[in-house]
Amino acid sequence: MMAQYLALREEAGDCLLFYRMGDFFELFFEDARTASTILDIALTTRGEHLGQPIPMCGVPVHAAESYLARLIKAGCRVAIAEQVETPAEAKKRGGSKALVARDIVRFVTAGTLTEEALLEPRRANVLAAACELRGSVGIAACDISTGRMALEECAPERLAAALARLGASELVVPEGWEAGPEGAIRRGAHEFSADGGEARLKGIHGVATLDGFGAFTRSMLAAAGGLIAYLDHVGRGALPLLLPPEARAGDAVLAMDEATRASLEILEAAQGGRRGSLIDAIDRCVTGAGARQLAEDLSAPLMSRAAIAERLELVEWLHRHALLREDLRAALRALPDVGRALGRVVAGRGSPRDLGQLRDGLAGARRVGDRLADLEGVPVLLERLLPDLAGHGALVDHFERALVPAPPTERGQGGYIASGYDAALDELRVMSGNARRAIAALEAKYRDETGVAALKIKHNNVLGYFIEVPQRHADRLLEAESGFSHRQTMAGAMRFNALALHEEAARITEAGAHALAAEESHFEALVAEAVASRQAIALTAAALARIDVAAGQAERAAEGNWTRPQVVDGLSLEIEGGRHPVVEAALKAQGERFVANDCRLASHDRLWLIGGPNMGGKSTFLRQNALIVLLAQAGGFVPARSARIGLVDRLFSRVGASDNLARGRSTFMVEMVETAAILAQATERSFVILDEVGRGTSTYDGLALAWAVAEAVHETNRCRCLFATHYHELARLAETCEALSLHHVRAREWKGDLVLLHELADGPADRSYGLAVARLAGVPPKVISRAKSVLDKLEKGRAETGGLAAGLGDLPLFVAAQEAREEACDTLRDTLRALDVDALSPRDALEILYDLKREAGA
Ligand SMILES: Nc1ncnc2c1ncn2[C@@H]1O[C@H](COP(=O)(O)OP(=O)(O)OP(=O)(O)O)[C@@H](O)[C@H]1O
Repeated sequence: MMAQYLALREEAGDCLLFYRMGDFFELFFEDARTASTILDIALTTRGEHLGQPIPMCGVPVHAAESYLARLIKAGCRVAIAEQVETPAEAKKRGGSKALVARDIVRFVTAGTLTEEALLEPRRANVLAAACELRGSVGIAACDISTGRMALEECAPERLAAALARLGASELVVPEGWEAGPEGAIRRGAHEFSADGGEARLKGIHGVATLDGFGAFTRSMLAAAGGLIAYLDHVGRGALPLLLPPEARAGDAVLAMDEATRASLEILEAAQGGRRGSLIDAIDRCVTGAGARQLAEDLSAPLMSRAAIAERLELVEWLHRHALLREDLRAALRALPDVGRALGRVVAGRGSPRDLGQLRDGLAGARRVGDRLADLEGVPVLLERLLPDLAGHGALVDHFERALVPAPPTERGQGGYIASGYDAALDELRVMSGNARRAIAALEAKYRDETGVAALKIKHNNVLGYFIEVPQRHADRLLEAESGFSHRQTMAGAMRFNALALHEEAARITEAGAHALAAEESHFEALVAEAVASRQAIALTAAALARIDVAAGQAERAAEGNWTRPQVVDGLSLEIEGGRHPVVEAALKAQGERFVANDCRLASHDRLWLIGGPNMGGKSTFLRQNALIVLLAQAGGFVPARSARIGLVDRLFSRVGASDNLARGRSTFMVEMVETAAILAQATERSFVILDEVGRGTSTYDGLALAWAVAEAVHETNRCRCLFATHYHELARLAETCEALSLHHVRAREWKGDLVLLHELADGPADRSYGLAVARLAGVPPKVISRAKSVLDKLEKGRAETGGLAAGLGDLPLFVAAQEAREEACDTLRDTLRALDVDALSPRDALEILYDLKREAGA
């Protein structure tokens, strides 16, 4: 056994090996140590290897899924080694001592799950592969629980942002690719071949060319090759559901890097988990598939005004028709997760219940479609989705006839094929039913014959059917001519067999085995039928999800009095009465009111410098505007009185100083890395929010950096930007930067207490309220009064010297300064170029030298 185990262990590579022994999966050696710690189960030993006891732990097969879920969550991958023959087959093959053959039947990894118990219903599970080919990176991503697959290409420096958008739970890259992200799974580079990828995709979808699906580049196809090879490996050759790939253009979506996503808390809050995130505040989907689609929409807001308008039109229509929306949501809520059931069925891990879910889901989709089809003025997007909801009539009818209303998850016991579907199966069931009744009759007969009223006929898996009597009555059955034969003695009871019972039991077993085989073959036929329609079923699932998202968005909008945004060309951003959906919900829960604020950015006023006290609402204001842009371009309503948004190509957020100690960078370093990314990438069409840049270092350094960054954003990037700062000195930028304006969040001191109004007003902040905020926070009065005297001294010093920013007024704008220098260089160059040195007398030459020196101001 050790030899077999070690061979499989070798094959499992860096996965934990689940080694099937009877009713348990056992783990040995290091695997056992790792698993027992993660799962908190007992570590024992079994036998010896090289003179040492072998550490072992095990999990029961029937409960393996929950243990697997915990291991996967902890970042492990697991290889499942099953017995691939029965003990009887092993005996026949190699004699009584032969070991049952085992093989790894699949690998369970975070990105390749299909089991309902292991997946989160409201979250997609993405597996991605990436590789670089002649300077461009191809990315293939799929969710095998629903079969969706997309291919895209990007420049190497945009890989991190693309991966952040995809949020893959597993990433596969070629060995030896240095730019490949840390933590990715490395596979042989030969698997990432464009020709190989193309051939596999053609083979899977049975087409001679991929043109019908979209235009794919060589790097996209290479990544697809790597992805499919990995799926082959983990499924041991059995490929999961893969739908035709979509080609995704890199610039089709609003770009956001990882830091921006994290700071806007789109799908996950800063402290981890969904609670407190944007999606948590807006998700009103009634199906898991809808919630997954919404997450995808929010991760990849659109760049096409037409596509955004289509989504918005549908949301508005459902917003307007409240009763219809209610109806629709009630119908959708009752539907099973068709996409995921299909994923399991195609992966060969489907159960009768999954087939039942397909039947119910598709029938429900048809009803939803029928309900919508008769309506007038249906939005274009919905009109396009309607055909996808219908069209499964034959399959639904067939499944309705074939399956019982609520089929079980296990098929080992049968009982899922409906009666009336197969006459032969019905007959087998009648036979076994008759035999069961005959056994019940036998019990009464035996009681009569023996006079033992406590006699019972029972059944267990070891003995099958048997007769049981209490010990004290056993004598009668033990008599030589009684017709009963003894089988087992228990404490207080004895068990017997009898010929008639044996015959009836055999009839049940035989009929049962035939019935099971018949059900099994029907099951396979039904699976094949579903697999053959997989693309159409997946389209139906996607259509239901899209309708659920729109209805959910409409519901949220109605709940919160949200408005339809206008997404336009141009570089303005006009939001009236904007609110932050998460902060507003949190305040509402405490019975407090959120103060709505306006934001009006335009080409001539594109950088707002926002000051005001701590806790005054600056960060909230910055984020709410970024979120409104994101929601609008994702095709949803926004929390504002009105919103007119010039399409944004990239969104950047640098909010708060979030430590990233895990990556070994200090807060300030993180801040600067992210700021550098913004300065390098923001375009005129981008929207940037910067919160207290420079806060993480000394006052002088911080102010200097904040100053220079604001100038660069204004002069070079020329993007729309909200810039929150504590440095009053920055207000002087308004003198030199014509498209920069000053704003502040209002506060008032009343009877010595600070009142934060959370209201945005024009003009610079009049003063800081640091001490008042500190008092509000409960800093002891003694410390506050000491701080006050220090402050008085500092302010006196400032009045005398002109303060921190004294002299900055004379500082030319950095771009202007550079241009001036370049201009001077040019005159110098021109003069020199015009000189005919050979024709100059020494005296002229000297004169010219004097002139040049004078011009250079030296
Ligand atoms: N518009 C608003 N209406 C009502 N309450 C608000 C509003 N904006 C912010 N708040 C409340 O004020 C708190 C602080 O807001 P925020 O963090 O945005 O302030 P800040 O000015 O950025 O503070 P700091 O400078 O300390 O980072 C929020 O948690 C929220 O409870």
